[in-house]
Amino acid sequence: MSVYTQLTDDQFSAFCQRFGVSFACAIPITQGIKNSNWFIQTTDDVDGAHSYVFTLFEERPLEDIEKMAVILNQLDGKLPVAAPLSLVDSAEKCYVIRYDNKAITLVPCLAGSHPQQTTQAMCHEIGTALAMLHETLQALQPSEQYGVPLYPWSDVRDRERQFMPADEAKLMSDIWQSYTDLPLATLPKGLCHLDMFADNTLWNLSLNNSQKGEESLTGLLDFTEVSVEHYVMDIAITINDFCTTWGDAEQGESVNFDRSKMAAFLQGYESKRSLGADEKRALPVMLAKAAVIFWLLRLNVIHYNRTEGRTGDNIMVKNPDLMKRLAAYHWSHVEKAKNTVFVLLDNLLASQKDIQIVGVFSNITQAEQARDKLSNSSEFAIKEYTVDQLS
Ligand SMILES: Nc1ncnc2c1ncn2[C@@H]1O[C@H](COP(=O)(O)OP(=O)(O)O)[C@@H](O)[C@H]1O
Ligand SMILES: N[C@@H](CCOP(=O)(O)O)C(=O)O
Repeated sequence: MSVYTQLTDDQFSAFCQRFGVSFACAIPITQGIKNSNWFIQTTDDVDGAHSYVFTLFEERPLEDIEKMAVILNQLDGKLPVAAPLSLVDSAEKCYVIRYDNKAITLVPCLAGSHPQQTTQAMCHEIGTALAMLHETLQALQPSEQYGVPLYPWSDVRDRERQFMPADEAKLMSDIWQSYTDLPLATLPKGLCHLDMFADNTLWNLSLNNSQKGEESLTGLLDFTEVSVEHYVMDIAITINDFCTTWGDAEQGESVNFDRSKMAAFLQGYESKRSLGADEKRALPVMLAKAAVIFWLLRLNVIHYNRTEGRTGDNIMVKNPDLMKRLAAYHWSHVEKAKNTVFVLLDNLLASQKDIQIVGVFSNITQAEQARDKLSNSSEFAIKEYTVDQLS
C-alpha cells in the first residue's frame, strides 16, 4: 500500500473540520502508488463504514489539484465521480488545503470494488464512459487552462535507456519513432483522463451480478493526470489495461491481450463518439506507445522510491516488465501490418478463372471503403496477404 506521509489523528481532525466533516478515524488505503490516501470514518458512520476519502497529493502542485476539482465538478452527475468537498471556512469556492506545500482534498467514498478481471461487457461500458468523459469535458474551454502539463516522458526515456539491454532500448526507440511519424498535428485532442486503469475504477461486482453479466460501473477515480492529449492516446491507455490479463510471478508474468475485448471497448466508445479514419489508423501505434509510457512511469516510480529513500511495506510498486511485454506485443502487430496487404478480389471473375485483383490496400479499412463504393459489393472479397506471397 502507499502512504508516504504520516499524519496524527489531531491533524486529520483539524483538516476534516475545515471541510465540515467530524473525524472519527483514518484507515490507510492499500491501493495507489502516487499519493497518500486514507478512508475517513466520521462520528456518524456506524459498523466500520467510511464516508470519505482523504488524499494528500505527494507530487502534484496545488494549482493542478484545484483544476482537477473543477473537472470533477463538471463530470459530476454525468459519470460516477467523487467531486471534492469545498472548504467551509473560505469565502471563495475552494477545494484544497495546503499542508507542507502539498495539496489535501476530501471526496465522498464511492461504492463498489476494483475488478480482478474484466469482461467484454465491462470493456464496452468503460469505452462508453471514456467517450462521455471526452465529450463532457469539451465544455471546459480553453481546455489547456484545465489540463495539467504532460509529464516529460522523453527525459525519463533518456535516463532509463542508459540502463536497458540494447534490444529493449531499440524496441522503445522504434515505437517512439513510429509515434512521432503519426499525423499528430491533425489527430483530435482534448481533455483526457490518461490513467483509466481497472484499479482506478469501481464496479458493483457481487457474485450475482458477475454471473448474470450485469456488472455496472460505480466509480471513476484518480483524475490527477487529466491533460490535453490525443483522444486516441487515452483510448489506447484504457484499452491496454482493460483488455489485458496480467499474470503474476507464478503465472510467468504473462501478458494476454484480448482483441475481442478491444472490439467491445471500441463499440462502446463509438456509441458516444465516432472515431475518425485517421484515429483508427493511429491506434495500433498508440497502443504500443501507451504501453511504453507506462513502462517508463513504473521505472520512474522505482527511481523516485530509490532516490527519495522510500522503503517499507506500505510502498506498492507495479511491475514495469509487464508493460514492456505489452509494448513488444503491440509492436509485433504494427510490424506485421507493415508487411501485410489487403487485396480486393472480384469473385465473379475468379469463377471464370480471369484476373480477379481489383485493388491492393495497406489496411483493411481502406479495402472495405473501396468495396463499399462498388454497386455490387457483395460480389467482392477481401483477402490478407504478406508482401512476399504476392511477389
Ligand atoms: N472516492 C473514492 N471512493 C472509494 N475509494 C476510493 C476513492 N478514492 C480513492 N479510493 C481508493 O483509493 C485508491 C487510491 O486512489 P488513487 O486516486 O488511485 O491514488 P493514487 O493517486 O495514489 O494512485 C483507489 O484505488 C481506491 O481503492
Ligand atoms: N496506473 C498506472 C500508474 C499509476 O498508478 P495509480 O495506482 O497511482 O493509479 C500503472 O498501473 O502503472
